[in-house]
Amino acid sequence: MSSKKEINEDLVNERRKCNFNIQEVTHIIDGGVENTLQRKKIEDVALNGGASLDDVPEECMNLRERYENALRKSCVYANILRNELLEITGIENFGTPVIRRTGDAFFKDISPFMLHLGMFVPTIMGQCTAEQQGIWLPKALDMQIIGAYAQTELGHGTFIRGLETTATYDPKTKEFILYSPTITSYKWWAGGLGRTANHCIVVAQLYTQGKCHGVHPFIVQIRDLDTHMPLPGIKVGEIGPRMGFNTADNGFLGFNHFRIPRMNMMMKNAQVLEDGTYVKVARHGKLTYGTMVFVRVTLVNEASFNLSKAVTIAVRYSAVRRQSELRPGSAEPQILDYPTQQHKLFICIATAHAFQLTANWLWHTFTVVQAEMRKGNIDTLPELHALSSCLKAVSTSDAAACIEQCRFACGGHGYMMSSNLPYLYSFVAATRTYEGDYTVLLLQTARYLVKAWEQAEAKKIVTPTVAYLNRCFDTNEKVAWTNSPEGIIKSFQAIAAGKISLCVKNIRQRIKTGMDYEDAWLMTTVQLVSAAEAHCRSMILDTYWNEMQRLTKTSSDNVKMVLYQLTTLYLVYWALEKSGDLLRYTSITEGDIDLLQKEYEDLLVKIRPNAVGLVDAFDLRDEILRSTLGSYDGRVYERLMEEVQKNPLNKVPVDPSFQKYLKPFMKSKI
Ligand SMILES: CCCCCCCCCCCCCCCCCCCCCCCC(=O)SCCNC(=O)CCNC(=O)[C@H](O)C(C)(C)COP(=O)(O)OP(=O)(O)OC[C@H]1O[C@@H](n2cnc3c(N)ncnc32)[C@H](O)[C@@H]1OP(=O)(O)O
Ligand SMILES: Cc1cc2nc3c(=O)[nH]c(=O)nc-3n(C[C@H](O)[C@H](O)[C@H](O)COP(=O)(O)OP(=O)(O)OC[C@H]3O[C@@H](n4cnc5c(N)ncnc54)[C@H](O)[C@@H]3O)c2cc1C
Repeated sequence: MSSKKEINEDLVNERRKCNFNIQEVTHIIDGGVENTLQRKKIEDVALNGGASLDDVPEECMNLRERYENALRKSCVYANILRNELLEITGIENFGTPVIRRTGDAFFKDISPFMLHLGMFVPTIMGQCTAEQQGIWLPKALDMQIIGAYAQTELGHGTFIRGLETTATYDPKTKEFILYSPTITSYKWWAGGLGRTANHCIVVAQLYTQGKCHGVHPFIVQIRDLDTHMPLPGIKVGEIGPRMGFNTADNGFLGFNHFRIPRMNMMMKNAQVLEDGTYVKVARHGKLTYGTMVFVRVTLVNEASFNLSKAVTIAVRYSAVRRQSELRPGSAEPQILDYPTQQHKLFICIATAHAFQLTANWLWHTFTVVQAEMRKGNIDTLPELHALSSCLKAVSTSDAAACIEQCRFACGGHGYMMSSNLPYLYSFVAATRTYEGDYTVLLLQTARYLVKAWEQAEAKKIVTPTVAYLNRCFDTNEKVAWTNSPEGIIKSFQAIAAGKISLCVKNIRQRIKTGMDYEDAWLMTTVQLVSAAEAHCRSMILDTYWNEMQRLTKTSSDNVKMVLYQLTTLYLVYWALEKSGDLLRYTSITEGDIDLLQKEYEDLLVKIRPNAVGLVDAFDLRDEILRSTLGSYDGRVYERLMEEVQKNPLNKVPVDPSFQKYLKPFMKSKI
């Protein structure tokens, strides 16, 4: 066992073996040297300013203590955020992922302020007029008011048009009356709403002049700013323990004819005039869904970041952990030496890279579409919606599966809360559901793909991300298989095109048998989800490969080599995973698949010596990793033992419940 200050010997050896410049890879992941410097500066300020780590682990506290502790730390952190961090980034970049990530040094679970910063503020920015922003934005950024985003109801989350809360305009008093007509209309799930928020954005059916105009967002004060008491007409509380997010303060909310001023309707996209006249301002009916698109875009980044944490923990642990013997009497190998362990973990490193580069590309696309919309051009919005929907769905789903795999890779110790893997899993598992469930979002993308297919069929120009449909439509035969990165990408495009084509064919056939379009669509949805997933995978493969080529153009040879190996591993992994689809839509043979398998296993061997270097390159500070298994120094067993001392159950040698229950119970049988 190493002494306190030492780094575990196995990790020292691993770092010695690493043959590439780790910092160079960090710069690539961060998007350039400047970004790395900025990130480090932000981390120094955020964490040295007093990262309030807990004396007692969060998971050892009861519900109330956990909430209070989370709120205490949120206030400390928010002070650093508003007093110091925003000065570095500029207020316009308050949502930068780099800032968000420093929050993880404070919270193992979630801050009750998360939704204030992640959705309340962005909705004010995106859905309010300039005048309204002038009223609420400074207060919200300064956290003089604290908000939540209350859209989902007990009865409806996915189907926004089915929300039941009403906002009825009363021209006499120039107010909206908010009302929850049924139990199912109660707002449910909003983060920060249960105990913390004094304001929230409420999405409700707008009624004026006797007519319903569909769902619109309103800004509503729900608690007194001084006493924090719920205002008359408001029923609010916490929804109860859940799989994760236990300090996120998710709440319920009901309205009993609660009145708000007319100007509290967020009026950028639609307005109600004083006399009650409804005026549509936006040229696209779904711009009220804008905050969701923004959050879906940021969630791809979240998927990558959380996966990079999980795989850093699992790879370092696998270098330290020794188990079994390869030959009788030989020393126990590091578990990282088992190819099955490498198979579990290296794909996770590659996936984190793939999602990071895709997230950067998606963010860029988002900002371009936003700029176009500011000029009045909304033509690119449907493509952004289709893209953000499928990328959010697939990245969160894959990241959750990979994090769970990292936990499997850590055996029993991975099951400990102190490994941080259960927290990471429950956080990312939720991202698959919230902000639009996996299946539902893939079906949104499928809608777009079916239309794009019909355009390709009619020889009309299709948008760039589906341009491959034109080519595949023309060839209309199995794509010739070539085993190269470009060949694999082309084959995945052929799979996507083939699946979309089949969906269109099946919908048409079903309509011919007498079904209406809705039923034909419904009966085809299993295939439509699969087609949208295939399209998404082809895009991720394409983006990862091309972006990595571009970003490593001037890199040193060894960096180029290791990143090439990792990118190829990702492409080959997915080719093997989808070999059934390849057999169906390309000319690949069983022999080609055997060759791919061999290539995959060779890549595991090549990547093995650089594995620890690759996770070090994520450059995740121990304060942010918060794991007994994953720290930079690899003092796994010492940290597990130290954690035991913090457990309140171990504070006394005999638990008081022994006298109360166990002893009487043992004696009672005599
Ligand atoms: C102090 C400590 C803090 C520590 C951190 C500090 C850091 C500081 C910085 C923080 C910032 C960074 C934060 C990052 C992390 C963020 C975490 C946030 C946590 C979030 C928690 C969860 C929140 C929620 O879940 S909110 C609720 C979300 N709800 C949903 O997503 C519902 C899903 N449903 C839908 O979106 C719709 O109902 C839908 C799309 C399924 C169907 O809609 P609808 O029925 O109206 O349409 P359709 O009839 O199906 O289609 C018609 C038509 O419209 C098109 N369309 C649909 N949606 C959109 C859209 N959004 N945009 C554009 N177009 C759209 C659709 O394609 C159709 O088009 P056609 O042409 O007709 O085919
Ligand atoms: C941790 C967490 C935090 C959250 N925070 C917030 C918040 O701050 N604010 C807020 O407003 N909401 C929040 N939510 C709610 C979240 O947005 C919804 O749970 C989510 O949108 C899914 O909706 P639902 O729960 O109604 O699921 P449902 O729609 O009931 O889905 C159940 C199942 O039915 C399937 N299904 C539903 N509709 C269709 C369809 N049309 N076609 C095929 N299958 C379908 C889904 O795929 C799913 O498998 C949060 C949720 C969680 C878990």
